[in-house]
Amino acid sequence: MVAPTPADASEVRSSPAPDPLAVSVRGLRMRYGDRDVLRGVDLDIRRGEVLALLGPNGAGKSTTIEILEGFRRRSEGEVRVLGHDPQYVGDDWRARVGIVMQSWRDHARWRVRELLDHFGRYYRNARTTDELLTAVGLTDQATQECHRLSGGQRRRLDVALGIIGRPELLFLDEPTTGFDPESRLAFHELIERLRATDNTTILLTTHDLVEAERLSDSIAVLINGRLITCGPADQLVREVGAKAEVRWVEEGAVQRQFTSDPSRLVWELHCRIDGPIDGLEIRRPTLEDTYLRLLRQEQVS
Ligand SMILES: Nc1ncnc2c1ncn2[C@@H]1O[C@H](COP(=O)(O)OP(=O)(O)OP(=O)(O)O)[C@@H](O)[C@H]1O
Repeated sequence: MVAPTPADASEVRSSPAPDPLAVSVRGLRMRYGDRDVLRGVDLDIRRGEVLALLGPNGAGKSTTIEILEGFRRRSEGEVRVLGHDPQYVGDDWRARVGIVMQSWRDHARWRVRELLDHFGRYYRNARTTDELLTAVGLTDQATQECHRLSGGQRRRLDVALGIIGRPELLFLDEPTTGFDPESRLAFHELIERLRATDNTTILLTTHDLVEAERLSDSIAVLINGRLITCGPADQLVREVGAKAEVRWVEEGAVQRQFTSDPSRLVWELHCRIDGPIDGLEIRRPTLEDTYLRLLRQEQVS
């Protein structure tokens, strides 16, 4: 190892610290005609973080992602993705970003292996086709024409195309739509590997709340073009305060009560029954309960 010269040392000292944020969004607005679809979204995603963007149909998730990908011009706001404004980026930036869009790119007559070989040539440090086929479980379909793949297999091919260039930042817009449970599990393991081995930052949208909870560090909820909340799933569950369900059997019948303080209810039951509580079950609120409660609150307000 060569010791740095004083000049090298000063360079090391003066080089700026890497930006800890992969994505930074402030005051993002999008208007289609006279309709406001995004109404002032602020969002940060740290490098190496997996963030799940949740929201009902039409909330503006794909619009947000397409703006971050540089495919859509925003109406207002500041957006930085990997240190750049995605409206003004070139091929070098594009090579650092992986994209799995909602709609499938049609390469119907291409064979799976040919397609992956072809796109791999665009990247300096592409994954090999065999590595990709194994990663997404399409080895047996390698010589098949794309139009003969099932819906779930096509989606897996999309994922393979998204990670082909070892992206620093990966956008996944409803990646597991149409996956069977086994492929879904394999996909989850793939995302966990990408994150553990490559420190890939991932922004994904999904309507599957179990998937969101399993894969992400943070959950952001977009409703009517506004980001209602953002944070780790357990924090959201605590903050939103959906109620726990307590069940027990009393006088031969199943009883059920929703409460924000289940331990107090159990204590009261214990005092009243004065003995063991038959069939006692406590179901803590899930991310789904929390999300549905947020949706209802927003519809009422
Ligand atoms: N090009 C467009 N022109 C006009 N309106 C659009 C356009 N693209 C999207 N929209 C509208 O913007 C709103 C947000 O759409 P978007 O696709 O971002 O929602 P989403 O949250 O991704 O929904 P989903 O969960 O159904 O995919 C919808 O009402 C949609 O109809």
